[in-house]
Amino acid sequence: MGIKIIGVGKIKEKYFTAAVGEYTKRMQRFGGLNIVEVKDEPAPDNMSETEITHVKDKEADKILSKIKEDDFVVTLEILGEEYSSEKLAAKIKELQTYGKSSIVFVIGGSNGLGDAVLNRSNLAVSFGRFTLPHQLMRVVLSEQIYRAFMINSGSTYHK
Ligand SMILES: C[S@@+](CC[C@H](N)C(=O)[O-])C[C@H]1O[C@@H](n2cnc3c(N)ncnc32)[C@H](O)[C@@H]1O
Repeated sequence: MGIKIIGVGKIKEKYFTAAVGEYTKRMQRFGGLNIVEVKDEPAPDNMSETEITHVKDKEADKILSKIKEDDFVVTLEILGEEYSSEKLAAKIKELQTYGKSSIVFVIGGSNGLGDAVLNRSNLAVSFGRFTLPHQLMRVVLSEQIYRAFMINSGSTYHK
């Protein structure tokens, strides 16, 4: 099964890049974790609501161009459904059992996800009501994906 994370913008801090790289490496034994970055739109402070919507719409177009019709799309949303590590592992197992060939996780940019992506979503997952920076979200998500595969393999990694 292919697992992909689509993120908006480049990770700037080396320590975040290193952390994502570590989990990407660990995921190789499970078929890999593909990280896809789409370019973020310039988003100066003090934008109007209309301008913010425009930025999110343009980023949404780029995100959607990386998603295939039969991908199962998991959007990361603060107000989404709260999950646990075990529940994510069970969801991935269920999707594998039903023959889904690819899961795509999508993390929004600094202003969040545009409507077109939210409408394409098959599942909205929340990591709690705290707002995490999108770069840190990528680290946390890649670890949780690795943890889910370790749970499903019966490893003692998850305690
Ligand atoms: C800085 S946040 C965007 C904040 C924006 N105001 C919003 O409501 O989406 C960037 C992205 O990180 C992800 N994110 C941040 N915190 C999250 C959380 N607690 N649960 C799920 N996703 C989160 C979401 O994909 C979000 O679009």
